[in-house]
This record gives sequence, C-alpha cells and structure tokens, in this order.
Amino acid sequence: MTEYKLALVGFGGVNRALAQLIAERNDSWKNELGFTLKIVGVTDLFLGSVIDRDGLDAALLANLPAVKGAFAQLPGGEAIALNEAVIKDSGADIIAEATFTNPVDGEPATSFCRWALENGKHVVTTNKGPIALHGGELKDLAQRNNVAFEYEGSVMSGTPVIRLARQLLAGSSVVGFEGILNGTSNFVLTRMEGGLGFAEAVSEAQALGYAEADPTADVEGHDVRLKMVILANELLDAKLNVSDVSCSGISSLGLGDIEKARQDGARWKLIGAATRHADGSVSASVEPRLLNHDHPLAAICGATNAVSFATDLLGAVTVSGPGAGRTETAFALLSDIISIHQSVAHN
Ligand SMILES: NC(=O)C1=CN([C@@H]2O[C@H](COP(=O)(O)OP(=O)(O)OC[C@H]3O[C@@H](n4cnc5c(N)ncnc54)[C@H](O)[C@@H]3O)[C@@H](O)[C@H]2O)C=CC1
Ligand SMILES: N[C@@H](CC=O)C(=O)O
Repeated sequence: MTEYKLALVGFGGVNRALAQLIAERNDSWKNELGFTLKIVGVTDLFLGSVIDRDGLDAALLANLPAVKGAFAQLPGGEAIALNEAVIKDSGADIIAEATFTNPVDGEPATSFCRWALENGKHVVTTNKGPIALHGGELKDLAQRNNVAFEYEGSVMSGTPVIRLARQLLAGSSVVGFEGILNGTSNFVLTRMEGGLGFAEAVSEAQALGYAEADPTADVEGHDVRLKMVILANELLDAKLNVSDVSCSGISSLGLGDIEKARQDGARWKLIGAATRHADGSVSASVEPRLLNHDHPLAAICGATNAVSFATDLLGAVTVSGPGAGRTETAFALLSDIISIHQSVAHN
C-alpha cells in the first residue's frame, strides 16, 4: 500500500479542511484510491509549526484551537513558523501549499514552491499567485526535478475545470471562454439581490471561508484576473501577464443597480472573458456585465461558479460547480494528489 507523506504549508481554512478529510477518510482511501496520506509537518505564520516524521494525528490538527502559537502545545511543536524546515526536512513527499494569495508578486508562496520543487518534492497548491505570476518558471523547475506541480484548486475551487479542459477537451480546439470565476463576488451579488447591503454580504462571504485574506481582491476583480491568466495560459496557449487583462470589479454596484436590473429582467455578474484571435493573440478582460435572464450564466448564484468554453468542434461546453469553500477547495488538493498517484503508478 502506498503511503504519501504530506507537509501542510499554511493552516487556514483549506489545509485545515484537508486535515479533517484525512482524519475522516484516510482508511477508505486505501481501497478507493490505492493510497493513504500521513501528515509529517505543518507550518503556519499564526499557529507556528510542528514536525513528526512518524505522523501527526490529523483529527487533533483539524481541531486545534485557532490561537496564536497553538502548535507549541504539541510535542515537538514551535510557536513560530519554521517554513523552510517543514518543507525541506520533514521527510514529506508532497507539499500542500495553501498560504494567502499575493496578487502582486506571488510571495512568499512562490519561494515555498521553489524550495519544495528544488528539493524533489511534489507540490499541490490552491494559491493563484505562484501560477499566475511565475507559472512557467515553476513548471520548468518541476520538470527538471522530475516532480509534479499541480494547482487544480486555483480556479473554481474543487470543480475540476483545469484538468477537465486540458484532458477532456484536448483536440476540440478551445478558442475562448467566459465565466463567473469568483465565489465571493457572485455570493455578494446574490445576497444583494435579496436586499442585503454590500458590506454585510462581504462579511458573510468572509465568515463562510470564501473570501481572500483581503476581500478587495474578490470584489475589485483582481482574483478573477489571476484566474484568467492561469486559464488562458493553460488552455489558449497564451503568454498573458496580469497587466494584460483589463479589470474592473463590482464595488461600484449598489442595491439600486441590482434592483433596476431585476426590473429589466437582467442580473449583474462579474464576468471574466478571453478570446484567441485569428493571428494567435489572446485578449482577456474582467468586468461586471448585465446579463439577461436567458443567458446561461445568469442563473449561477451564490458561491457557485461556471465557465463556458468556446470550442471549434463542440461549440460551447459549460461547466459549473463550487467556486469557493474550505472543504471544496481541500478536495482540489486531494484531486491533485490523486493525479500525482496516477502518474507515479503509470510510470
Ligand atoms: N477558501 C477558498 O474558498 C479558496 C481559497 N483558495 C486559495 O487557497 C489559499 C488558502 O486559502 P484559505 O485557507 O481560505 O486562506 P486562509 O487565509 O484561511 O489561510 C491562509 C493561511 O496561511 C497562513 N500564512 C500566511 N502567510 C504565511 C507565511 N508566510 N508562512 C506560513 N503561513 C502563512 C495564514 O496564517 C493563514 O492561516 C489562498 O491562496 C486562497 O486564495 C483557492 C480557492 C478557493
Ligand atoms: N476568494 C476566492 C476563493 C477561490 O479562489 C473566491 O471567492 O472565488
């Protein structure tokens, strides 16, 4: 039976939910997936760090109080985040990176990924910064070190949209896509349709674990802009930088705009769209759009996301599913680990 040793970098909503899944389901994964997971290290700026090469108790970790320096309560634990030691010296085969997304330079997560890959460890991450800003370099580094760099959760949380489009739409010539790619802003717009104020709706999204550490990234479209770069570079063979994607968010929409749209039989949605042109160039944008009720994306409500791929051979192929959520995003990390297991087994 294969057992992968896992180190968790960042222990907020997503990696804590992964620890919970491991606590609840590791035994059943033996038969269902052909492997089990052992957590050998965890590190977090707020909670501190802990390493145990024999394996940490996943249930204990998942239920640890979220108080500063909490890992110091555990045998061998420290109140400070020894990120480098956990990544390089815990004996992990796989690093699950889920620290905050930095939309400016992707740090410190990009350095965490580099350390892991250079040291021969697979990386699974839900963090958009390293991929959107340094994806090419990290993919090359992974290849040179013969390890995997997987990031399914970086777009549409647990909905497997990257792998689906890359693998199952291969050969269908994807020429563009448009979608609702931020759970928080879609949730906020939906709650505002119910009469809730903007600020209250953002607070709810934060409490539910959907929002970024700084929710400005959600409501101003910056988060979708990173996702557009990731998807366009992955699927349209684009070489987009963040600054190539025009971007405006939903913060200027008030309850009056939402109500007016309702009376007109329409809905405001934050839409990311990308197109490959005849000369091979790709353009992409993020902006609020007024969609009539018969538009396929108009019915997508709450933290649900959807993306519609325009293909040469099939026409539009639309996928919808969770766009945010702790457990949903932890599932994306699991799906990355499954993919690593399948390629290890295949090779
Ligand atoms: N929550 C969601 O629905 C989704 C989240 N993501 C991405 O997944 C990542 C994690 O998300 P959450 O767990 O919700 O965020 P979170 O804010 O709950 O957790 C992030 C954790 O990283 C820790 N951290 C920050 N800087 C650090 C450093 N230098 N060293 C070690 N730890 C550090 C923080 O203390 C915090 O506990 C983010 O990049 C987010 O954008 C992606 C898809 C969906
Ligand atoms: N804050 C993001 C989380 C997933 O990327 C969102 O709301 O979509």
